[in-house]
Amino acid sequence: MTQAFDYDLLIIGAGVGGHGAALHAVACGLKTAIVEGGEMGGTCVNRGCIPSKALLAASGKVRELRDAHHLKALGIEVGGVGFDRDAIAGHAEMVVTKQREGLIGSLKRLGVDVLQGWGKVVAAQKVSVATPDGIEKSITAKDVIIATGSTPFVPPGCEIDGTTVFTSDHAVKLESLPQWIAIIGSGYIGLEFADIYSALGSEITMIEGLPQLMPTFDPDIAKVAQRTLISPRDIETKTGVLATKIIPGSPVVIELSDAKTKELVDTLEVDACLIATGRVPVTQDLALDKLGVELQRGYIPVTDQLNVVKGDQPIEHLWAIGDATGKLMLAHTASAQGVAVVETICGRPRVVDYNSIPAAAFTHPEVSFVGLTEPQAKAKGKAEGFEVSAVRTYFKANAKAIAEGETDGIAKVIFRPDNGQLLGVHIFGIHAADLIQEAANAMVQKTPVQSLAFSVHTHPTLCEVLDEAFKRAAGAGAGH
Ligand SMILES: Cc1cc2nc3c(=O)[nH]c(=O)nc-3n(C[C@H](O)[C@H](O)[C@H](O)COP(=O)(O)OP(=O)(O)OC[C@H]3O[C@@H](n4cnc5c(N)ncnc54)[C@H](O)[C@@H]3O)c2cc1C
Ligand SMILES: NC(=O)c1ccc[n+]([C@@H]2O[C@H](COP(=O)([O-])OP(=O)(O)OC[C@H]3O[C@@H](n4cnc5c(N)ncnc54)[C@H](O)[C@@H]3O)[C@@H](O)[C@H]2O)c1
Repeated sequence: MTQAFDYDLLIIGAGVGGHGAALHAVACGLKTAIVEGGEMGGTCVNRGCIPSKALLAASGKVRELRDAHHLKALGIEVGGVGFDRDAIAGHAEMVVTKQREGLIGSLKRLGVDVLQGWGKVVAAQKVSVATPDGIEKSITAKDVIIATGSTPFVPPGCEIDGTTVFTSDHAVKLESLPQWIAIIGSGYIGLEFADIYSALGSEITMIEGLPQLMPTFDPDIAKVAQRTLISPRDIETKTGVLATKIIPGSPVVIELSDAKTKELVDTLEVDACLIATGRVPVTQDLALDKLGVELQRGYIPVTDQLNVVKGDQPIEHLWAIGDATGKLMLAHTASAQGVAVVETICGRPRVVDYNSIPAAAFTHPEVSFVGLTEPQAKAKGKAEGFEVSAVRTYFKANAKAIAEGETDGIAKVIFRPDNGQLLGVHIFGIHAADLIQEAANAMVQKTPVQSLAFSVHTHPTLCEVLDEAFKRAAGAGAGH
């Protein structure tokens, strides 16, 4: 290390991105510190992935055990199934605590210095930290990574009280089970919480500003998912309308306006409202404007190698990763970016291939994908002059899915027929979040469908749904 600096690497923000970067930096021999102003572990551990997946696990079991028709088909009868809301909330809290302690322990074991306080970027290689006891410390590092994450976006006119109107920050605590809840937004959070609340007996009205639900999913997948995740459940949907005013209380009053004309079209009175309308970066208090950095809708502008950009020039030694950069706001993106930056710092330049990063909604059943949707692939094909093909295979033809009695599902593989390149893979069905990994690995390694069609899959497994799709895509004949 150059003696002039306190550290080789200083990271602002101990979320999944900052943590991933710190672990890799230590493995690469860098003297590392991490600054955290809030709770160690950030969004994912405390208010995001972890508590929401614990709630989905418990509520999913309630749904399964209450599905007498499904159980009867397997020859099983159960009596009444009860649950304790407080205990389910306690389960989520326990998982959060374990994960957070694990994260803190790993940093300690590896010798990463944890500095409590809010960081500001004074210069590319200098950060000031306001500690809880009111002291302002100045720290220097050869390289600085900003990993300050994001927070829920609340649309203008919508008011939050944390009990009747709330965001996912409160919802993950499951402090109540409203009889009728409006969920604003049908993205990841809206869908996952619709799964939780509907399993635990709440009636739901889901409001989406765009013309269709789940607007970021491949349209075929969104259609099939809606047939299972929305239509048969106690979920009413309203699309093409924006929540323009939300007043907390009993009842909660919600004004809905036409997304195009902006005219008021409906007023709802419900017991509670979850606002799940996206997230905004936490970047305002970093003093980046003093360095001449212009935030883009709050996000930190970065180069492909994740250097912070001033004007159109990268700032040497200053990097940004994770939700604060606004690129695929997922936990594994944040840590992959952290690892890439550390590699680049260590003289092995690395960029993240966003197109091969998989994503999943952990509903019952799950939705997952990697790469482009069919409309996106077709637009790319048109622009670049190549044909696009798609094949579909179904869980109802898969032996393992039939044995499980879980046959609602589809896999869709979008590819180039001229060279077999995968463009996108989309799965809806049981364990879709695990199944997508094979496709993500193939995308990153650029394995064509002709080769994938020859890779041997265990029988009988759900993986054979993709196996069959790859074989069809390669024109090698369906099935076995
Ligand atoms: C309900 C919910 C469920 C989710 N589920 C999933 C999922 O299943 N899978 C998935 O991949 N992603 C999921 N996500 C997204 C995931 O949580 C985020 O993409 C991820 O947490 C981003 O990590 P990060 O390190 O960029 O930021 P964060 O996790 O937000 O961490 C940033 C940290 O920086 C700290 N900080 C901010 N400013 C400063 C400062 N100036 N000084 C010091 N510290 C500062 C904050 O206190 C925070 O701890 C979910 C999100 C939500 C809300
Ligand atoms: N399983 C996962 O990986 C997972 C789970 C939860 C959250 N996340 C991450 O958290 C981020 C935030 O999730 P999210 O679901 O809040 O955002 P999102 O961007 O996925 O969905 C928000 C939805 O709200 C709609 N909307 C926005 N304003 C509206 C309004 N006023 N009225 C009606 N509809 C409106 C948008 O059209 C959009 O469909 C996501 O980007 C995702 O990356 C990931």
